Amino acid sequence: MRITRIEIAGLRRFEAVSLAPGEALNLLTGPNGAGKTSVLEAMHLMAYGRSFRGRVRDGLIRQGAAALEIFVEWQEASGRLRKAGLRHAGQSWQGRLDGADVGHLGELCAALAVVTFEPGSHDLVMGGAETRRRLLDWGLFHVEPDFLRVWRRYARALKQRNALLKAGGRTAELDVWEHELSESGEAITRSRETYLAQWQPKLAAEAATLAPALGVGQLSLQSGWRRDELSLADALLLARQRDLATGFTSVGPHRADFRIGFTGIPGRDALSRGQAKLTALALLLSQARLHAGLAGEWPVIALDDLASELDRAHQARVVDDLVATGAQVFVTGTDAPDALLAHAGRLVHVHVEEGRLRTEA
Ligand SMILES: Nc1ncnc2c1ncn2[C@@H]1O[C@H](COP(=O)(O)OP(=O)(O)OP(=O)(O)O)[C@@H](O)[C@H]1O
Repeated sequence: MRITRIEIAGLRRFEAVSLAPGEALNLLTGPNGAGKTSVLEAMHLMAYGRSFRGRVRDGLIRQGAAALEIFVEWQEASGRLRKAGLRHAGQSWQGRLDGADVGHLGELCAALAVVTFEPGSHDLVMGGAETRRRLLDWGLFHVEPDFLRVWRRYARALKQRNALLKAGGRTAELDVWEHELSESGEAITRSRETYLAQWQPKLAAEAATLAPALGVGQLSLQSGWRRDELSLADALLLARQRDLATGFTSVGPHRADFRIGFTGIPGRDALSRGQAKLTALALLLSQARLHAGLAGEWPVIALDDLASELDRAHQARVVDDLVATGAQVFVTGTDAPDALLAHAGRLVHVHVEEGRLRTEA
C-alpha cells in the first residue's frame, strides 16, 4: 500500500501541515526538534491507535490546541483508494474510515499497515512481553479477518472474569466466563502459533543478512499457560483460587510472549545495543515481508533516524533491499543518509523546519 496524502493538525509542534509523499522513497530531513519524527508518529498513530513515544498526556496534542487530527489517504495494491481520519480532543478518540465512523479504532489499524523502526524498537528484543505480543498480534489483525473479533471476545471475557474475581465471584458465573475465555483463548493461541511458524524462516533469512553472527532463527511461542500439559479451561480452573486471592487472571493468552532463539550467542543479554537494534529491525522487516506474502502487498515502512540507528553498511543494505521490494518507505534524519542518495531518481525529499514541511524540487 502507498500513502498518497497525509494531513496533520494539532500534533506536537504542527499547527496544520500536509504532505503528498512519493510512491517509493521519502526522506524527511531537518534540524533537531523540527518535527520529522512527528510525521512518522502521525502515520503510526493512525495504523496502531497509539504513539511509539508516550501517551496522549505526555504531550501528543499541540500545546494550546483543542484537538489533534490526522487524515491519511492511501492506495491499496488493487488500486482501491482509502481514507481514514483520526481525532483526539482530550478524552476519547474518534476514527473514520472511508467516510463512515468506526466503532473501534482497531478497524483503522486493520486497514492501514505501517511498520515503524525507531530508537525505541530495541525494546522488541530487550523489553517485556507486551511489546512482542502486540507485534505478533499486529500481524494477525492484518491477515486473519476473524482475529480482531476473537481477540475482542477474549478481552471482554477477561474483563468480566477479573471484575468477578475482585467481587469474590460466584462459581457459576466464573464458569461461564472461563468457558468464553478458553474458547476464544485457544483460538487466539492457535493463530499465533501458525503465524510464528510462518514468520520464523523469514526472520532467519533477514537476520542472516543483517546480523549473521547472531544465529537468529528460532521463534517459540510462550502461550501464557502450560499448554503442553493443560487445556486453557483446566489452567483457568486450576488458577481460580489464586486468582480470587489476587483479583486478576494469572494465566491465558493475555500473558503470552515469544522467545527469539540465538545460536551464535548465549542469549539476548549478550547482545550489544546495536545488535539488539539489528535484531529488532530483522523482526520488523521479516514481518513486513511475511505480511507482503500473506496480504499481497507491502506495508508502508517508516525508519526513524536511520543514520543514527545503524552503521553505513547496514543502512545501505536495508534501503537497497526495501527499494528492490517496491515498498513505500519513509526515512528521517538530520541529514540525508548516503544510502538514499544512491536512489536519487526514486526519492522525494521533504525538508522539515519549525513545524513546516517543504518538498524539495
Ligand atoms: N505538545 C506539544 N506542543 C507543542 N510542541 C511540542 C509538543 N510536543 C512536542 N513538541 C515539539 O515538537 C517537536 C517534535 O519534534 P520531533 O521529535 O518530531 O522532531 P525531530 O525533527 O524528529 O527531531 P530530532 O531530530 O531531534 O529527533 C519538538 O520541537 C518538540 O519540542
